[in-house]
Amino acid sequence: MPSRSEIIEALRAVIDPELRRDIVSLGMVRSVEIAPDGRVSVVVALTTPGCPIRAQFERSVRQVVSGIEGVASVDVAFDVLSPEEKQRLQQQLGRPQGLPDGALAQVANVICVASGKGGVGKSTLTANLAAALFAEGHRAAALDADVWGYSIPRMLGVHGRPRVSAQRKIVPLVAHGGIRVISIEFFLSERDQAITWRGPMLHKALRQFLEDVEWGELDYLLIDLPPGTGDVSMTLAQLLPQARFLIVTTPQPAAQSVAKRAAELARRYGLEIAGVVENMSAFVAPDGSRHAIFGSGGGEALAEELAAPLLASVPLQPELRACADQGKPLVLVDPDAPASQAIRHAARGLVAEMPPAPPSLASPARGAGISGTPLPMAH
Ligand SMILES: Nc1ncnc2c1ncn2[C@@H]1O[C@H](COP(=O)(O)OP(=O)(O)OP(=O)(O)O)[C@@H](O)[C@H]1O
Repeated sequence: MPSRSEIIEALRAVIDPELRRDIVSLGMVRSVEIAPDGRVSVVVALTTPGCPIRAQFERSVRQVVSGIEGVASVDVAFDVLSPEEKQRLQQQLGRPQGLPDGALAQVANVICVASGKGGVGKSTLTANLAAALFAEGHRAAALDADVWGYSIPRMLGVHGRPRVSAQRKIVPLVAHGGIRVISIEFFLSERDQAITWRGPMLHKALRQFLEDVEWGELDYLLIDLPPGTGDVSMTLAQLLPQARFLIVTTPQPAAQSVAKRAAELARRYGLEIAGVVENMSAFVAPDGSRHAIFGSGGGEALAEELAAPLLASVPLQPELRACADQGKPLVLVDPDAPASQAIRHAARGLVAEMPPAPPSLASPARGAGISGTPLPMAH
């Protein structure tokens, strides 16, 4: 007959994908019972009753326990952590001020787009990636958290003031037929009013963007972080234990150490790096000649150092800027342009790594499919 300690030891291999720790050290194993004939029953306590990753837990528990000698069968049941247990868990994880349960329950994937310094094209990529994901049929949204340099509304061509729903939630504005957008710009009294928010006020605004916005069902929520590793990025990394970071860098090898800081911030909060995108790679002139204006190799070197995939190298292309200035992402205007192809490739890499919500959550607000040449799936 297997022993209880053997089973507990095996359960340490079951990792909560959101909290990124094993269920034993998280205190989520509520009980283990072993019958004389080798039948084992395990009860796992989850953070929320409707935990979308329940099936994954069940599979993993079954798998690790059934591998123990003497186990005849495995029963897995679920319970929910009590408010006190949850509070203890949040303290243990150093996240005393997390979002309330279910704040982003209908958002399958959160991607924070980060860079070590400004001007590397982080906002351009956020806007175009959201558009590429939407055009590929996914429900995508962009949250502009670059509070001092907000540019997502301009790049997606959407301005105005969001309305408040009957449930007293802020309704995102919609760009290009379905990309949901929230930006600090929508809440300012004048378009170019300088933002002087700091500390607690900023923290409150960011919480509100996540908690009080009716994001609805989403496959991808892309968050444009401010450059660097300041207050906003830290607050969001703390509030979003499920988020992954996408690091944007330029090709010059010297940019690598700066870009790495954004990755270090993610890792400090236990968040995974979804990948690296190199932007402003070699410009290809109309005569076909390549001009590596910002050098080359930086993206690859950073990806290697972070052990994360290089999702794309996006070339310098004047049309990418021109379209962004007109509020029309290049990926929608000209999906076959070299920069569009690279961004679409990055989008597909993200989809391969972070699948959209299962079709049972499907709603009509999906993109209609991109009309450009199909791209091969990223690895
Ligand atoms: N691959 C590219 N080719 C041509 N222009 C680009 C490319 N990527 C970005 N740009 C342009 O470079 C400028 C800076 O880009 P963007 O505003 O996206 O950078 P950022 O990293 O978000 O900057 P910050 O966060 O400091 O505001 C913009 O005018 C943008 O249109």
